[in-house]
Amino acid sequence: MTLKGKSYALGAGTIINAIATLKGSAFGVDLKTFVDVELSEDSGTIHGEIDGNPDADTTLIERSVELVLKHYGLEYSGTVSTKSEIPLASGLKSSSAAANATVLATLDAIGERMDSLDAVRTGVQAAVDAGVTVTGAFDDACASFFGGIVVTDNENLELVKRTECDKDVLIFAPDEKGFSSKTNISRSKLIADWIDIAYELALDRNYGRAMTLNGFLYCGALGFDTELMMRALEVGVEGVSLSGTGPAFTALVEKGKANELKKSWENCNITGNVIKTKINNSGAFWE
Ligand SMILES: Nc1ncnc2c1ncn2[C@@H]1O[C@H](COP(=O)(O)OP(=O)(O)OP(=O)(O)O)[C@@H](O)[C@H]1O
Ligand SMILES: O=C(O)C1=C[C@@H](O)[C@@H](O)[C@H](O)C1
Repeated sequence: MTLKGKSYALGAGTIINAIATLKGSAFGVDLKTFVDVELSEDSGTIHGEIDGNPDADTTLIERSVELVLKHYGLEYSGTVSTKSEIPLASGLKSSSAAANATVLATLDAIGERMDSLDAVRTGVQAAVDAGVTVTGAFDDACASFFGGIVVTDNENLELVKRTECDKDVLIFAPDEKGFSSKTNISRSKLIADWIDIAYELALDRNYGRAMTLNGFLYCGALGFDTELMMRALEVGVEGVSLSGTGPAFTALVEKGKANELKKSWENCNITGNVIKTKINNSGAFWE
């Protein structure tokens, strides 16, 4: 008999990148990764496929299925396939969305339900095992799973705060990729004292100011141009940042006010796509 399960989880944007201090903050966006899992009740391997990306590494999604099966003492073979609206390896948490949705689709296939935070932690463990993360990216994983804005302690895998927020989100996704596992960790740690200030702002719900401070600091540490951030400030946006380890940038914009920034970003001479979306406060899908 074939067991089938499906799910989706969200992409996300950064308020605080946790690599400097192991404390982070992120928001879920309305871009999704959809996952289908098919399992046979015989021991064997799990084979992953990424739609439109035949050369991408499937270790993360295969490991996510394996960890869920291991938790329930099951030894099945099968396939896991993903289809995504989130640009891969851009800083928009494609890995967190793939891991979360795979954990949930596997639970759906085997007819089990796990505590939400345990499901998130399983995806984080899969990301650590697959070598796609520096801190485990629990902040990104919570934003991708629960939606809204989250503040987290990545070291202790604790969700410190979650807030719902009705804002539009503008994304600038350059054509090139930037894998988190290849980021400059020692440079990121040099800005820790100032990232602590941004984290305090996020704890006080000053998300826009926290995000912009994070953006200037990480652009400095990792050598990214701040032109896209300055263009956002020029049109009155409060919250704009390099997302994760880049190269994408995201801006939090008041509802209906995204067009001015969209025009400005489209007219700058950096090649990439401008995507208009919004904060998703509903989170991942599971039945
Ligand atoms: N749709 C997907 N299906 C399966 N695996 C994926 C998918 N998207 C990303 N991954 C896995 O995640 C890896 C990219 O992880 P990485 O953390 O570098 O990107 P990101 O999550 O988009 O960036 P960031 O953590 O800075 O937001 C890919 O190499 C692949 O292994
Ligand atoms: O790999 C990691 O641990 C991280 C990567 C980026 O997305 C960061 O934004 C996140 O806070 C931590």
